[in-house]
Amino acid sequence: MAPHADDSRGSATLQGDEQQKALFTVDSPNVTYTENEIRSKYSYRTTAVTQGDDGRYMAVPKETVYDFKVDRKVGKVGMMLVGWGGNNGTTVTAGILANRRGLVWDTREGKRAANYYGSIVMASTIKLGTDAKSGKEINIPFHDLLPMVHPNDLVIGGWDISKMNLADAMDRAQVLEPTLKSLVHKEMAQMTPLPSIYYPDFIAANQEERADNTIPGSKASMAHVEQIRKDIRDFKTSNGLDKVIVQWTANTERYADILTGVNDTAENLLKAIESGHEEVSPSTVFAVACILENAPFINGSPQNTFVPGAIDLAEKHGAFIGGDDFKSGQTKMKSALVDFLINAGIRVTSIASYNHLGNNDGMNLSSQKQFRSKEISKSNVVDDMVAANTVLYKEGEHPDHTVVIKYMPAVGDNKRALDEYYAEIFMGGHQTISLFNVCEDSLLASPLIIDLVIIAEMMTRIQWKSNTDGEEYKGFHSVLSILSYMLKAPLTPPGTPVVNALAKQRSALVNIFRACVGLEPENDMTLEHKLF
Ligand SMILES: NC(=O)c1ccc[n+]([C@@H]2O[C@H](COP(=O)([O-])OP(=O)(O)OC[C@H]3O[C@@H](n4cnc5c(N)ncnc54)[C@H](O)[C@@H]3O)[C@@H](O)[C@H]2O)c1
Ligand SMILES: O=P([O-])([O-])O[C@@H]1[C@@H](O)[C@H](O)[C@@H](O)[C@H](O)[C@@H]1O
Repeated sequence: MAPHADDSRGSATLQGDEQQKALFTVDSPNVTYTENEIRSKYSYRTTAVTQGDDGRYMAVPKETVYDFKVDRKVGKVGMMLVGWGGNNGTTVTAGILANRRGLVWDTREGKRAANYYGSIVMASTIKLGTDAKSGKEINIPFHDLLPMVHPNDLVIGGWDISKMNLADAMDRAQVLEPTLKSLVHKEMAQMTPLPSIYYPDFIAANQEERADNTIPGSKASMAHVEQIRKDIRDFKTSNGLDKVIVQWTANTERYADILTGVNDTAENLLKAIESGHEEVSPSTVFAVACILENAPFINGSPQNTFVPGAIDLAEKHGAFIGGDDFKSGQTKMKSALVDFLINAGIRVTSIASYNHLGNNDGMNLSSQKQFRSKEISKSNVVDDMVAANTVLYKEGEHPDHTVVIKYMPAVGDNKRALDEYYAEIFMGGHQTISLFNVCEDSLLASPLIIDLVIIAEMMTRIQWKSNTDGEEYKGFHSVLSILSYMLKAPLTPPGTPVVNALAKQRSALVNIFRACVGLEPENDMTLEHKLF
């Protein structure tokens, strides 16, 4: 068996081209099913608004008809992680192995069984509709909305600058219970990360002692790009995969300077890699390699991996990219709470976000340049909610917002997040909300890694055309903003708005998938219970 991959897959779920029996069928003249495809005709209804000289608005309902086509054949899917030997990489790998085998293990609180809690795809439901007779809500697992890959079937591999095998790396991570670790130890000991690209200047100097598994050779060539491309091809071939999804869950890098003539266009970026320019980061090299190999690449860290030249290259190749920075705990709470407060007409005036953690991520972030990348992604998460409420905030006004992260080894992966939200309420009053949120960081991030792989893979099997856009089916835009629910700093197609509000992000994801089977967006109006 390939030393760096796990290629045992669950027997519990269907494989490859076998048609999974769908939980539901849509009976509509706008939806047709064949053995290989679902085709739907969808009327996308929006409101076009214009503003007159008198400042008043004119709202005009608008309709665009889209044709969606979904490939029902899931195929055999690989997940390759950059930073596979880290806390997240080892935890998500152990979690999938445990679920695949249906493991149960002892803990101080009694027996625990493998689950996918924290995964929106595997552990949340969506409203399909209401029972035709009783009117009762019918909710189904999100995973059953479209033919998606099951995480139990993912073939896992990846790279790390540390050569430690996954079992020893899992011990190093200190995330999982010893009883669980003992049940997956043998399998994980067979998994060894591929050597990776290491440019010391991009991560904290305190990471140097881990770097004993690096690709040799000069930065000044395409050799590193070609090595990663070869790694992806070899992984695909040796495991008989139909496609590979790659995710960056390696350390947070410093930001790269955006330089005209260096990383502003695809052509210049490729030249900059060829010349070994100092502002080209390992994560951008991985992104370029994945784009050229047509393997979707997702950045789970906050650095600006996707410099303009990388986005340009992805668009030119029709390759999928997504990012940035898993939204796992403190920020996820913030993007829900601030959305609620502002939409309740409560004027948030300050947000103080402090946390300390003691894992290797925290150690890397103890270096100012790497912290700055994280500070940026954690600070911009309320911008859209504030800008949308001109009653509470004048143009350019926003709450004070501070982000503090401290490295405290003693708490390990169990990050302590302390937040204070201060707001103005009715008639000069104030509301102070203080939160203490212990986030077991890798156990919160691992389900997001799974969701990002499943949804990115699903997007490779969805095509669209519109009645105004010509007759050829094509894929979604290269920048997968549909992934934003799992990410702190959502990457969007150039010039399009960033949505951070958690409820809006989930609604967009669910309703786009509903449209692919010809279902209207879920709007919670329940008129059937109000108009009778
Ligand atoms: N809740 C969370 O855990 C969470 C949330 C949001 C973002 N993140 C981000 O996810 C990333 C991983 O988090 P973690 O807790 O697993 O960190 P970690 O330090 O435990 O793991 C990172 C791994 O990346 C490896 N690495 C570093 N540079 C590499 C390179 N160039 N190529 C390949 N491997 C490389 C390291 O050796 C290490 O094993 C971090 O950037 C973190 O900021 C984590
Ligand atoms: O997702 P979230 O909990 O807001 O953010 C987390 C930070 O609070 C933590 O300090 C950092 O180490 C993690 O990588 C993650 O980014």
